[in-house]
Amino acid sequence: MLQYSMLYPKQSVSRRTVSMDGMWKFCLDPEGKGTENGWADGIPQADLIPVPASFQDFYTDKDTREYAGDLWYETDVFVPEEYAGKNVAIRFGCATHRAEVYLNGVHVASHVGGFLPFMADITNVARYNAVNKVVVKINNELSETNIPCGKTKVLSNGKKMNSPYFDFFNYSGLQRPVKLVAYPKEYVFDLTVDHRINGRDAEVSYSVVTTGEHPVEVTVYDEDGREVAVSQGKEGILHIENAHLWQVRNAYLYTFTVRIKDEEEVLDEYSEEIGVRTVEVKGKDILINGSPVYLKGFGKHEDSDIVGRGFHIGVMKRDFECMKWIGANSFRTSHYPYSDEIYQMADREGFLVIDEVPAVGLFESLMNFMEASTGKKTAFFAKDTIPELLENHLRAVEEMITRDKNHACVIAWSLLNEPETTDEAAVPYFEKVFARAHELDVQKRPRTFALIMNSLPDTCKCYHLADVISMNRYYGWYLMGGYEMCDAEAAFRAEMDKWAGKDLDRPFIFTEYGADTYAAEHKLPSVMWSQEYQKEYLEMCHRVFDSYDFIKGEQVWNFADFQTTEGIMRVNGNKKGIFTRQRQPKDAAFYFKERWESLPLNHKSK
Ligand SMILES: O=C(O)[C@H]1O[C@@H](Oc2ccc([N+](=O)[O-])cc2)[C@H](O)[C@@H](O)[C@@H]1O
Repeated sequence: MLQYSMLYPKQSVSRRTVSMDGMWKFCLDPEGKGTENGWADGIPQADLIPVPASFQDFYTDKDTREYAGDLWYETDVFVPEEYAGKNVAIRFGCATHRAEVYLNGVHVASHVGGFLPFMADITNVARYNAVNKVVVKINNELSETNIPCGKTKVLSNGKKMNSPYFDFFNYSGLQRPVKLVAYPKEYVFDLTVDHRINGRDAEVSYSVVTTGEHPVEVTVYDEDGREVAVSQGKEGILHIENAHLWQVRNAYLYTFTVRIKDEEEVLDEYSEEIGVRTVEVKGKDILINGSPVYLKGFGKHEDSDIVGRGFHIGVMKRDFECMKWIGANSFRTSHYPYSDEIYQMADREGFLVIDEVPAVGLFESLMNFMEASTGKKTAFFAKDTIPELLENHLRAVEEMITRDKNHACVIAWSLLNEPETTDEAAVPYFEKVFARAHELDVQKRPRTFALIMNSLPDTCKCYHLADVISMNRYYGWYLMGGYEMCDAEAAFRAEMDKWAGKDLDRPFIFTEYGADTYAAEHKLPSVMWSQEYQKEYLEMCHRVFDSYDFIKGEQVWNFADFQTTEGIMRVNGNKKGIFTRQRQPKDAAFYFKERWESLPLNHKSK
């Protein structure tokens, strides 16, 4: 079990949260000498920088933007007198990729992994009714022992440089909201729910973890605030009569309130909005509440102008409005778990989410992963970095599932993106990761991973572990693009015929397919990079998808153009967006709107 509660910070009769977002002091530490120079007590020569945000895109010099190493943040936080006697902590939405946290110079937390929240307990270190100094040391270097994978080079001028085994820019820093939280000594540490539909009724089995022995009561309220179920005890079943189920793009959220009680006194109260629904894979279908669904949507990124990977509430809203307009019903959180608030919104809007752990770049590749399509083998899973990588990977799986397990929107776990699967050494690694996810999730959601181009029916050693087979395919873009598209289609069909021949009795979805285009580029007849070519490419892919009954979803790469590492494979960013980085439609957006609005939810199932 994790050392800290992963429940999203909420206010209640017994809990307080205060936003610490704003301008923080900030400085780089290229010599890596901050710790020995006593920066834990306070950082020198600091600039001011917004939190939450990636630090990179504010500055106009390249050394800062490309910086690899330690970076330091500092702020003051006032801890009120009324918090004395409670538990007090600072909750970081994330710190990319690893962090050490100090309060008044005292070390209070360490965390590895850049895309999941953690708490620094400051109860015994905080000065009450006083201002406290918070210092965070972050390191953003990539390695093969942590996810996402890459390496850190040293240039001839002595400067370090990140070299990712993936294309998205290595944005980093305090990229998500930071909160001061206070909650009782005896508190609700965790809540887990699992749903069963019984005719018109629902049975929700729950379990609550608290830090004490007082009795627990769980009450369910409907959207009008009416009490519809109540149960006593840390474990039990809540019976909801005539349950209003959470449906795709038609959400309904009950409020589950957990109270720890001492007679009539409430010691702690925690509420969460939860949709009641089931998810399972049966034969070749993905079923929500027992009915088959066809996924229409995107692979996304947390990425926008100025704030980089920083959480921005306005960008989130715009993204959901664009996804609704175009007729999408799903997305994958490629290539890392997103900010908590995005899952809350997906719950509210009825979107289906494939939740992905940051296990990307598990394939050694140079030059912006150019070798990915060549069939080159790097024996990645035979390296001596693997034990430590696996440990970090498993912990990220645990943090992700613990954080996201109650979200109705989350219908599957994606446990890796485009790993090297052609080597037997991958198999035991995969087995451990897949087993862990199964053990942690009481809802037993389907598990998947995204298969890279060279993970083929006769070369991939790991697909048998996936409950849903997720394919990233670029026939007609990375392979046989342009006038060769007819051969690309034939090759694509030949691969799909081989999968069909395996008779796996499992759903397949496309988690990536796409072609780069510039929003203003038109050409008749088409050429690669023009809007016309993007559309022809997409039409070809859809012809293929529509020919196979076991293909149960299409998530195009990518929702929007996004920033990448520079290189000859990218023209200042990945331009496969259906929307621009500013979230305006390219021509293909109108094509998708037409297609997706006409495909029924149970497309290809009865
Ligand atoms: O390239 C893309 O646009 C996207 O594709 C995927 O990576 C690939 C890299 C090389 C090849 N290939 O050479 O065939 C195929 C795929 C990644 O999952 C994704 O993060 C990236 O943005």
